[in-house]
Amino acid sequence: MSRLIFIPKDWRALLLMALSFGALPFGLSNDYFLLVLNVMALNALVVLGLNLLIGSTGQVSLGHAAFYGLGAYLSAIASTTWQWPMVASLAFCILFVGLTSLLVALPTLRLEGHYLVMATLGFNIIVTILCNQMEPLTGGPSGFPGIPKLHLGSFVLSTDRQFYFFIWGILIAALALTLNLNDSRIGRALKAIHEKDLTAQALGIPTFRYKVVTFVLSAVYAGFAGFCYAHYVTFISPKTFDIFYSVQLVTMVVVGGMGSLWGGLAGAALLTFLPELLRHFEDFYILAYGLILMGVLVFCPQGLLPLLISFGRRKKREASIDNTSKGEKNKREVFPEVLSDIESVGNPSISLQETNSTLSNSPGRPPVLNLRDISLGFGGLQALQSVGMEVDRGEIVALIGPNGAGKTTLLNVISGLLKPQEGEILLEEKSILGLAPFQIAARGVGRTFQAVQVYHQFSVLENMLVGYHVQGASGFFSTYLHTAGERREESRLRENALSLLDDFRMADKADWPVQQLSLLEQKLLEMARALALQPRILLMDEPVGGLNPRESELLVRYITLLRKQGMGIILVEHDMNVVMRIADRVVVLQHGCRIATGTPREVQQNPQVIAAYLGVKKND
Ligand SMILES: Nc1ncnc2c1ncn2[C@@H]1O[C@H](COP(=O)(O)OP(=O)(O)OP(=O)(O)O)[C@@H](O)[C@H]1O
Repeated sequence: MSRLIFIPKDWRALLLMALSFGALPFGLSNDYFLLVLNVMALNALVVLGLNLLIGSTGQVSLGHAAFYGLGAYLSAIASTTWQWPMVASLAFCILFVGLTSLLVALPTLRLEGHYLVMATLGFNIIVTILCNQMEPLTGGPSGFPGIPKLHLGSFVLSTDRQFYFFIWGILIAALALTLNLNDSRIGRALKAIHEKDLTAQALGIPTFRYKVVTFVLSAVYAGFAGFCYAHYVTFISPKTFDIFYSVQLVTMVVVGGMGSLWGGLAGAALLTFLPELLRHFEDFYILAYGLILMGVLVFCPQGLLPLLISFGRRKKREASIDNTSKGEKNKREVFPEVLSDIESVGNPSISLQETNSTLSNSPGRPPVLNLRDISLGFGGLQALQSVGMEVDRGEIVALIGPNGAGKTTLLNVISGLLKPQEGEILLEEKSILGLAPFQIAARGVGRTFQAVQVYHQFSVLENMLVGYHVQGASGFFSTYLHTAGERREESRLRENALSLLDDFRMADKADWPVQQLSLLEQKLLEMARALALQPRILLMDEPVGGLNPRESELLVRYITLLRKQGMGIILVEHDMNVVMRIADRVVVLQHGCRIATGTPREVQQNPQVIAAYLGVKKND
């Protein structure tokens, strides 16, 4: 079923939901419950979009009530005052809400921290004030009455029951689309941005663009829900769309479970029904409501549904561990052949999924990377001063120097995470200076980090697939629809990722949570993930740090193998044995200046280096 266009992987749960909610009205004697269920579906629609924003990209908005209100007021004005047809009113409010959210997102999402929260909070207040003040247009505090019921031609959704089937149908369709998005290359990228924004950028993901699009999409969900609300209740007032509703929406996401679309729906259901259930507490209702919310937030901050799911999974895991014989306990030893006998690893092979000609180093070819006079200061501290270096194809250039010499800063400059004040960076003779990190990564600069940057929310394979993001082309629209092209692309990326994992002898661990990997395996995974970008050059920041000699021997084998295949590598490393053994050239930095360059032997004998860094007497 999930192979069909539009049908998500969770289609069984969706079908169950459709059948249950389809049958529900037939068992209800009281139309009041239908009203509550309709409000619940409207809330759930807004929460679905908001969860995409908060749960996936980690951006919190306290302005979604304003988008809901905008949708309601714009359609009310267009269809009542201006007498526009229903479809034109809908198109108008979607366009207006989309553009307004873009104007809110563009300046604020560039800033780090809580600017989006502040900006959306301010936006919500402005919209509420405007709705109150623009009385001739909005009806002011007394509200806007006489909005027509939803209709298409002569068919009018006049009863609660009719609206119920309409809104729940819309909600289930929206859920299917959003599940498709969530379970795709784009969905993975959004979650990757949330967990580690800079790593996502270094893996070629256009984080800013994705955050903006997600914000606009989530605002459109709210605007559409507002449109439906206005034509359902036929009377709206500014009170409904004030800041408290925004807070309530965020609470629904948090209580249900950030990032879990099903959890968000559960949160919307709970917080819509809770006030109804607590009504007989009368004056103590708010107190009981607050206590329940606080309890959920304190005792299960990950949200109710994820808590239940992880509880279920833990029980399942415990059962399967019990079933596993004790003799097999140590079966998941890391690279057992490495730990028992490094020689038995043999010669690992990596298929770079790239033609040899692009990486081969024919004589006379320009260096793959050329840094010229790079200077960068942090306030009063000059971290890099006129540093220049070149890296050829099939060459390992080690970048060494004492702590604080500027090595990581230089890698950050190359990958675009820091902008130098002076200098030029050429990748295969083309300047990459000033490009965003994701553009530099997509042009072929791979990167591993000093502290391993794997995604803890993802499995091993999913981590690889984040690396393969740049190899895909499907956008928001095709992933929403789960088109045939998108499915083909996803299975191609999966195949490639598995094959690369196999080169690193981790294909059998593809489904493992990444936390279960050893440090060596995590480092290999990070390296494999960087190779998924099909890089021209690989920047490695202290790859063997924290590994024991046998583990670092294996990692070194992979590094030298990449050199053999023609890749240029910059290796920042404190382990001098590794540097002296595998580097073709060494560049030495001290206080941000290049103090020496040459072969390992030359550098070892350089008195300036000995004095500045190695601290040992010249002995050969
Ligand atoms: N974002 C930053 N803001 C201010 N100062 C910084 C920043 N990043 C690095 N520095 C400073 O720049 C200098 C170079 O730091 P860098 O991390 O590049 O050194 P390194 O050679 O990689 O050191 P190590 O071997 O310890 O990792 C240090 O003095 C560091 O404190």
